[in-house]
Amino acid sequence: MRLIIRNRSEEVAKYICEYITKRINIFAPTAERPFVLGLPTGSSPLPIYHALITAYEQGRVSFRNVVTFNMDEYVGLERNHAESYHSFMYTNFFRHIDINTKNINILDGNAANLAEECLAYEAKIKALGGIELFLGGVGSDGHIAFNEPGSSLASRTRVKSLAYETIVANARFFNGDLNLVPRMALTVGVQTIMEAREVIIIATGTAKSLAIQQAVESGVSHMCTLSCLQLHPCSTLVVDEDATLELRVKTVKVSFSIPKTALTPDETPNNASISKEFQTGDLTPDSMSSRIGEFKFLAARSATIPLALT
Ligand SMILES: N[C@@H]1[C@@H](O)[C@H](O)[C@@H](COP(=O)(O)O)O[C@@H]1O
Repeated sequence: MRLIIRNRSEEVAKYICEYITKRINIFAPTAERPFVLGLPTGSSPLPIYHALITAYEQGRVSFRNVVTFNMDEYVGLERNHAESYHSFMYTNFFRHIDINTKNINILDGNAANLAEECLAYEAKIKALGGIELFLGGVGSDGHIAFNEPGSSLASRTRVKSLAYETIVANARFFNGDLNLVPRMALTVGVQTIMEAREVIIIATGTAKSLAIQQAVESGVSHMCTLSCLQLHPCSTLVVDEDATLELRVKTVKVSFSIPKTALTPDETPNNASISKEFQTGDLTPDSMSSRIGEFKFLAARSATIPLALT
């Protein structure tokens, strides 16, 4: 699990936006070979969506051949309700980009048969060859998607009762009225996320700091489902300084030390592809030195992820 720390939440969003943009462009998706992207809702990813919309408007990325799968949706909330995750995604992202609506997948929390809906979602992900990159957020109790504390680490898309802490946290979207927050949701499972070829998590603000501490410094536990990513071969947490509040100094230092100790692109065995990215990227000397370590790290992680991405 890679931990990337940026000073401010805006920088976190920019970092992730640039990463996703490069990742899609390097993948060069076509209609026959689309880029399959997993997406979250929540307030933390909002600045990422804004930045991706800007990148699209600037012609730096297209979503024409991107297929999306959202992480979760409330059960029983009308699709057109302002707080449904359908509404959230169209209002904050899909309506502003060139994605083909038939490539958008969001669980239907009003399906006649919820269990079948979940099975069909898993089957569709599989039929498309799996998720290339799953972007996610995290709840203050460490939940990923709606995989609440105690969720099976082998879980797949299913109906889930929400934890009281989640209902309290999400009441802010329902005029602070706990009674208006749906009690159940459909959510991809921990295993569904683990099967994505790459997972990137955004966590900003002090409210996420305990969850980040548990996920990074404690063992893998179903009580903090984000911690499952310790077992993922290609996962990255991108956090702001506030979210590091509960981390040990050593953890933060290790995170910053990797770029400093890494080899330069010329010293790495497969420097050709890395150097090409360096020549074409808009990297400042500072960001370049911090990225060198990330290139090396990625090289060690997964052959399916292009080297020069971060
Ligand atoms: N199901 C969503 C999660 O996917 C999200 O990560 C979490 C945090 O949201 P926020 O970013 O608003 O703190 O909220 C909900 O529980």
